[in-house]
Amino acid sequence: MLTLDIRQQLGTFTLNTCFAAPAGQITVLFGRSGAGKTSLINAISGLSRPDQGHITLADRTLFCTTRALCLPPEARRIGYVFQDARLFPHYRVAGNLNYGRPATVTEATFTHIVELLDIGHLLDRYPKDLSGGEKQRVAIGRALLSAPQLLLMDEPLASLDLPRKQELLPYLERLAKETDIPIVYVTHSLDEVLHLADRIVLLEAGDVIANGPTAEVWNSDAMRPWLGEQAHSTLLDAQFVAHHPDYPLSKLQVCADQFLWVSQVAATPQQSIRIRIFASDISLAQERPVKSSIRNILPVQVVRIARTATQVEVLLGLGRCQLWAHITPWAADELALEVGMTLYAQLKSVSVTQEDWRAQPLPLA
Ligand SMILES: Nc1ncnc2c1ncn2[C@@H]1O[C@H](COP(=O)(O)OP(=O)(O)OP(=O)(O)O)[C@@H](O)[C@H]1O
Repeated sequence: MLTLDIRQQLGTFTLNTCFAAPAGQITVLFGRSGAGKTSLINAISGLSRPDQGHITLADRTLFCTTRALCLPPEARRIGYVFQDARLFPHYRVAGNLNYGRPATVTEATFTHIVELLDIGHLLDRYPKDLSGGEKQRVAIGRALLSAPQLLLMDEPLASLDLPRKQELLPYLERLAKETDIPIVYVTHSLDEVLHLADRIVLLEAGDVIANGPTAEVWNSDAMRPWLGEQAHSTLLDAQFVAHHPDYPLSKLQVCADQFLWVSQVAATPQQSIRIRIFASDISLAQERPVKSSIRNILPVQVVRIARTATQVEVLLGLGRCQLWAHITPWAADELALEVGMTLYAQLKSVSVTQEDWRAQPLPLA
């Protein structure tokens, strides 16, 4: 676990952040340009020194003003992956991977990491003969083989084109499932947040304005400016229940006691799955529709109503969860929409964004 509570003045900018990043999870630092993400990474890594506070990693204090303690970067046991892979051009891939690898990292761990990142066939090549995505996989391998207690990833996909990004995402997903150290990941991409984040720390002008499990932060008002009208959606954590015996559909349990049918997913019973429901994919009815083509019809309560120039945004209570729906002002008037009323929500489609299960942690030393 990484825990920090720091304050740092940088010119007129004040960084004032407090959060924890648990082991075995990806904590995404998200925020506009200038929100303080790089300043925060610099403070964690020891490249800059906060004015006040503490930073603790596992059972080690990295920084503490009351104890006048500030470990230098090289003593912090942090692995880094940056936008550009920063490989040593004169070393082959194997040489790059072994650079900074302590003697405690066994051959079995080396082989495991090489397999995890699928770079075994690249070991004899020089960096100039690798694609952008391959270089990043080697950079991630090198960071992991330094036996870090924390992995800091600063926009690791930002310099790649879309196909290379898509190529690398599954490796990062696998990495998150198989390591047992905290991963702090800086990105501007909502897509990366959806696929990779276990937790989001949302920064604005140096302050943490939201911090928690991905679905909780994603569904909060603080995230709303990033989603706009098109991407406005609700994330729900669901459990796989069963496949339909006759049709290619899977049944998921959400919000404690509700069930949803989605296109068939590869999952095992009780496996956790993150699903995304777009606000524009929900329609509302006063009575339970009969003989509808739509498979998911759920009883909901109206919690909040917000009218914009073009649509009505309705926050719905569903068991222990909440869902956003967008309908037209005309439909809202016809339904005589009021807070507290019970309606039926029809979900036209549900997308699965992340299989959130965890395999055995990867031994790092
Ligand atoms: N040493 C410094 N002196 C003065 N101001 C600084 C210093 N370092 C950072 N800042 C300011 O702090 C603010 C936060 O910068 P930072 O680079 O941390 O933001 P960011 O969220 O990483 O942005 P981006 O997404 O564009 O990389 C900016 O306004 C920047 O100009």
